[in-house]
Amino acid sequence: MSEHSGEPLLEIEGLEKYYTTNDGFLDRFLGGQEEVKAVDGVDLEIHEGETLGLVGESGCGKSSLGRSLVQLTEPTGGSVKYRGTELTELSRTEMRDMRTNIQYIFQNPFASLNPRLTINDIVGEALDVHDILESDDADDRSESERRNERVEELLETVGLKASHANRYPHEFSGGQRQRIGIARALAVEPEFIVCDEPVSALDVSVQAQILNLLNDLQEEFNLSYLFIAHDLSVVEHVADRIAVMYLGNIVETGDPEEVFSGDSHPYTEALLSAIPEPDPLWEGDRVILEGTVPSPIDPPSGCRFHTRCPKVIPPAEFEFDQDAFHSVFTLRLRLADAEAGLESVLPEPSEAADVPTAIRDEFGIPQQLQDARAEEIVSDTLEEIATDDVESARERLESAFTTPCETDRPTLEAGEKHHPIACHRFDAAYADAVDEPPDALAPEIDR
Ligand SMILES: Nc1ncnc2c1ncn2[C@@H]1O[C@H](COP(=O)(O)OP(=O)(O)OP(=O)(O)O)[C@@H](O)[C@H]1O
Repeated sequence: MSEHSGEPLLEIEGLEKYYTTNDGFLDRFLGGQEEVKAVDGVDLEIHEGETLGLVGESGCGKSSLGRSLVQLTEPTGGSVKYRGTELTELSRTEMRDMRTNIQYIFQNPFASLNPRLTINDIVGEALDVHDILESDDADDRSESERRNERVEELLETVGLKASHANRYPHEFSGGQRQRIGIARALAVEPEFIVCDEPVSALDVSVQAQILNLLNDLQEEFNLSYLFIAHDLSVVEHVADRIAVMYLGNIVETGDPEEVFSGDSHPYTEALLSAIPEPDPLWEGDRVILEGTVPSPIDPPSGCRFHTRCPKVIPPAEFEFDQDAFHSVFTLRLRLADAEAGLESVLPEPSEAADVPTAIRDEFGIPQQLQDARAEEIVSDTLEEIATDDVESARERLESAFTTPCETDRPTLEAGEKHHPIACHRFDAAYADAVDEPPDALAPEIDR
């Protein structure tokens, strides 16, 4: 576990990776290009000897972040400093030299090893490329002898046998192949390794062995890791600090205890809920996350999570309880989804006694809202839906119920009593609008 004093090993500021889709000539000609904002302004620090766990659902941008911070793919903006050296400004040759410090372990141990090369060639290649084997006058062995010996030593370091050097990748199991990938990364004696979902392609029984190996290697060689996973339960066992990513942004950072047992970002709570047997440390509400990550081509305004957030903040001018507002807001979003049409809000005809009642049941909107004005707007809207006037219903809900979560972008900031969380619920400016403020904002007297 690292002490966070002194300069960080890696310092990332405003990192961006935008991909351009439809790169063909015709698309450019017809203006059909679109930008995928996979990483959109990320600030992070990684300290020496530390494991930073990066989590988020598939498609949130984790690999794009990992790859662009080690320059495997060129970032489109921002800065990455490694021991003070700006990596984004290095030439190819300079970056190649830098790779003796920085390595990457890939998710898929089946695809990342060349099937035509022996293990000796695969691991030894890294030694050749970087000219790692220094000549030593006192050593009278040939270079190839020293190279073979070093490969065998590396294989033993990762729990394989020296005799495996002459075999081919297909002769190994998934776990063994990942060990080979790790040996290849270690060959250049790096200080920092991005481990990109290193165990998610492996059998559960093998996962723990690889995690233990990475842990042991970290201690032995004082390695620092960025450990990418979509599953918080994996990260929990290896990370000294956790960063949670959603749609190109980091929404929370903290040590595991803060993230698991304290107040968290609603997205983190949802990820924690998804763990089959939630951690005993975890005391949050069970949150069911609906839908999938929206497209990074046109991400939601304000807080990017607001379209799926069960704790989306009600507008200050109404007396809404949290769940009732979330239900009304979900109806609003469903209506706004032009493609979805009326079918997506109307319940099955057989169940529909009368349309407004059935829609309330379907979306969990109380039959009578607490706030009289809100109730009037919602019942008028439901009548409009019943008479097929969807456009007007859509406009009515949109103009009446706006959440600060869609208009203001939250920033990733620590408060007096909480670790960095990018959510308005942790912002004192919105404390009045939040039904049950997080502990960090609750008045002391209420405890
Ligand atoms: N080369 C590319 N060109 C265009 N879009 C891309 C490219 N690579 C990734 N993307 C898009 O960028 C977004 C982020 O992808 P990325 O692979 O970084 O996410 P991830 O969180 O690592 O997901 P996964 O765990 O599935 O790999 C996705 O919407 C993905 O479709």
